[in-house]
Amino acid sequence: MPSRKRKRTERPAIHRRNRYADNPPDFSRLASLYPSFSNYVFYSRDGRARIDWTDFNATRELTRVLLHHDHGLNWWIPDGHLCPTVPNRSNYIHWIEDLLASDNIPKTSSVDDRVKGFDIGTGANCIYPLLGASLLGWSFVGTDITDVAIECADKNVKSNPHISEFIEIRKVEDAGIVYGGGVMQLSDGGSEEKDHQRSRRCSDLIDTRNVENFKVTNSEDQLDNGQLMKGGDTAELDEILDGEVQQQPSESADGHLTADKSYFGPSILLGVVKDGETFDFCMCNPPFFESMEEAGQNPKTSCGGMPEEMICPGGEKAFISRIIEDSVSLRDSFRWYTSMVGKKSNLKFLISKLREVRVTIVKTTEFVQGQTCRWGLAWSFMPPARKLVPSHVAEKTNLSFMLEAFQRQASAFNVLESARSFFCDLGVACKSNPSSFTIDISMSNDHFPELCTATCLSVFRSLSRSGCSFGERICTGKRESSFGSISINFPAAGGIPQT
Ligand SMILES: C[S@@+](CC[C@H](N)C(=O)[O-])C[C@H]1O[C@@H](n2cnc3c(N)ncnc32)[C@H](O)[C@@H]1O
Repeated sequence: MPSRKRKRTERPAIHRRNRYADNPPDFSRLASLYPSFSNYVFYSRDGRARIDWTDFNATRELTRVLLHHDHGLNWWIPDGHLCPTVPNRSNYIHWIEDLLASDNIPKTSSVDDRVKGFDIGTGANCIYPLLGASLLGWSFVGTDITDVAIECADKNVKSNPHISEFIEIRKVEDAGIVYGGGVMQLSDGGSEEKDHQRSRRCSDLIDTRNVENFKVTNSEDQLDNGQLMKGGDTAELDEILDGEVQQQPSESADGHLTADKSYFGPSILLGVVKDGETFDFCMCNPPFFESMEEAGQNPKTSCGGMPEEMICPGGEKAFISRIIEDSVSLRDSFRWYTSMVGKKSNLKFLISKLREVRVTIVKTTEFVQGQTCRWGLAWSFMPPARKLVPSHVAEKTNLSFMLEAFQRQASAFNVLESARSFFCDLGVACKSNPSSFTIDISMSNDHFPELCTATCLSVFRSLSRSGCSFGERICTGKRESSFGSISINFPAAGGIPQT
C-alpha cells in the first residue's frame, strides 16, 4: 500500500508572502523585548528558545506580542477562548489575496476600491478582520452568534483606532429562516438551551488549551496549490475527485460511517447579509466538530476554545453545506465564497455539493498547521473571465502543454481520460487516442479559438497541479527533460475534422 505520508518537499508550506515565510518568529528576541512574554520562554538543550504550546497563557501571549510587534495591533482574548496563531491565519488571508488577484473571474468595482470581506464567525479574537485590515487595508463585516465573541471582537476592533472604521462587528440575530426542512424556526428567539448556550461567558471555561501549533518553515514553496477547475457550468477538481467522490454516508475521524446531518443553528449568511450588500469574499473558520469528544479525538490535533467556537450541530460538513446553500441564494453578492475545511472527506463531499449547485469555479488549497492539515475551499457563481489568446497561438493547429510540478503518480491514461471528459463536459465532440496520447477535438467556430484555447490552458494547468505523471511508454516524442507533455490537435477554424 502506498504510504499516505507526503514527502517533506511536497508539503505545502507557508505562503510566500506571509511575513513569517522567511523570518519565523524569534522567541528569544521577542522575550527580550516583551518581559511579559519572557515568562513563557525556555531554552532547550540545543539552545533554541521555545514555549509550551499546551499552555494557553503562553500561546495567547505569543499571539499578542506578534500582533503588536509585527502588525501594530492591540489584541486580547478572555481565558479559554480559541487562540489563533498569527502565521497560520495569515496564510488564509494571503490565499484570498491570490484569489482576488487572479483573473479567473472578473473584478468588480466598488465605490472606494477597498476590498470588502465578510468573516463568518469572527470569534472573540476577530483575527481575520484585524489581519486583513492591517496587512492589506481590507474592510470587513465580522459576524458571530455569542455575546462574548461580539463583545470581545468589538473591543479588539476599538483598541485599534487606525483600522476600526473598516471593521463592523455584526451579531447574528435569528432571522426567521427555517432550516432543514422546517425543523427549526429561528424567529422565535431560540430555545432556552440555545439562549443559554449563546450567553455563556468566560466562567464556562472548559479545560482545553489552545495548542494550535504552527510550524513556520523556510520553504520557498508558494502555498498556492489550488486547482483551477473551470468547465462550462460545472467544476472539476482532479486532485480531489480522482478517486470516487465520497457521498453519503461519510467517514468520521474515527473511521466510522456517519449519516449526514443538516445544520440547525442560527443563520450564517442569509438573513445576516443585508439587502443590497455586496462583498468581494467571505471567509470562515467554521466550528469543525459535532461534539467536544470529537474535537478531542485526535491527540495530534490541537484543539482549544469554547464549545461554541469548536462545535455546531452537524459539524463543519453541515455548517459549510449551509454556506453553500446560502451562496446559491446570494450568488453574485460575493465574488468568492470561501471556507476552511478540517477533514479531507468533508472536502470531497463539499466539492461534489458545489458541482450539484453548478458553481462556475472551485479552488482549493492546503494549509499546513503544525501537525494537522486543513484545506481552503473557494467557489464563485460569477461568469469566468474570458481570456483572449494571442493571435499567433490561436492560429496554431497543434498545441502542446507541459505538465509539470508532479506531486504524485497518476497514470497517463487517467490524465488523458480526465482531459477528454473535461472537453466532453464542455459539449465539445472529442476522441482520445491513448497510443499517440492525443485528443482530437471537433468544435464549432464559436468555440474556437479563444474560449477553447483558454479552457484548455486552464484544464492543463489544473492537471499539472494535480501532480500528473506519465509512464515512459507514453511519453515518446514529446518528452522534454523529465516532464511529459500532451498534444491536443486543434483543427484550424473552418477545417473541422469529424471524429
Ligand atoms: C472556530 S471559531 C473561529 C473564530 C475565529 N474566526 C478564528 O479563526 O479563530 C468559529 C466561530 O464561529 C462562530 N459561529 C458559530 N455559528 C455561527 C453562525 N451561525 N454565524 C456566525 N458565527 C458563528 C462561533 O461562535 C465561533 O466564534
